[in-house]
Amino acid sequence: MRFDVITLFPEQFRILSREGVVARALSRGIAELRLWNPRDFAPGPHRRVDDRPYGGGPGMVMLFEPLAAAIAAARAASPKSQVAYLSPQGTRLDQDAINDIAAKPGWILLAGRYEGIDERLLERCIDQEWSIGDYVLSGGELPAMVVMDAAIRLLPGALGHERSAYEDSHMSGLLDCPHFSRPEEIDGLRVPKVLLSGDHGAIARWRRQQALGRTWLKRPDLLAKMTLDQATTLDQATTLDQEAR
Ligand SMILES: Nc1nonc1C(=O)N[C@@H]1CC[C@H](O)C1
Repeated sequence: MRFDVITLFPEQFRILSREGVVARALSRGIAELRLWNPRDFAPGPHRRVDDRPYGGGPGMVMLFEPLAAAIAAARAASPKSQVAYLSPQGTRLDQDAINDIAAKPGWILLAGRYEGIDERLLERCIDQEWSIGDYVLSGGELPAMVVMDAAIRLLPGALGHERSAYEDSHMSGLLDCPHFSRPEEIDGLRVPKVLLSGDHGAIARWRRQQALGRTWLKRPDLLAKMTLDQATTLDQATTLDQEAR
């Protein structure tokens, strides 16, 4: 899977190639990342990438021409990729959206800065607009990294244990079950006995019950979204999981 990111601050993306799941996926060729700086496509000696907004008002707007040229160059390099702009006005991303994103061959991500981009880019150059949440950040770079992290970890071979991604919160439509590790007791708090029993069927049932219970308590809206057949699929997955162990 390939990501082309258009950003005025390519250095920020170094963090992705340093450590962790994404860095490992990039080093193994499971994912690719190429950065495009609009300043390299800005004309004239000053290579302007922003200017004051027509109609007045605070802040600056990213100019059409350098961004359109950078997008065209990225499209030429990644013809199978669509262009997505990260913005608070975009479609709120959830796990279902990330699953769909991860299923595509690649994406060209446009990271905005300042007050945003010239609106005509949305009409002429951008295919999708995504938001990571209803709050305003100083740039689209962190949202782009959030999308890359959430998508790349789903790619085959990216995580150590293939099923880890499946069992994460939201993957099954539910929040994740609680997790415990050594020691068995901390300050009087003991690990639930079922997890020490070695009975994989009982453990799988306990984990499903815990996931359902904490989803009910913390995010009942997710249960409302869940259809009966999804619940059945979850049940089947747990049974398969139980048989496989
Ligand atoms: N929330 C978000 N989800 O995606 N992107 C954002 C976001 O706040 N973007 C900033 C707004 C102005 C600046 O240009 C970049």
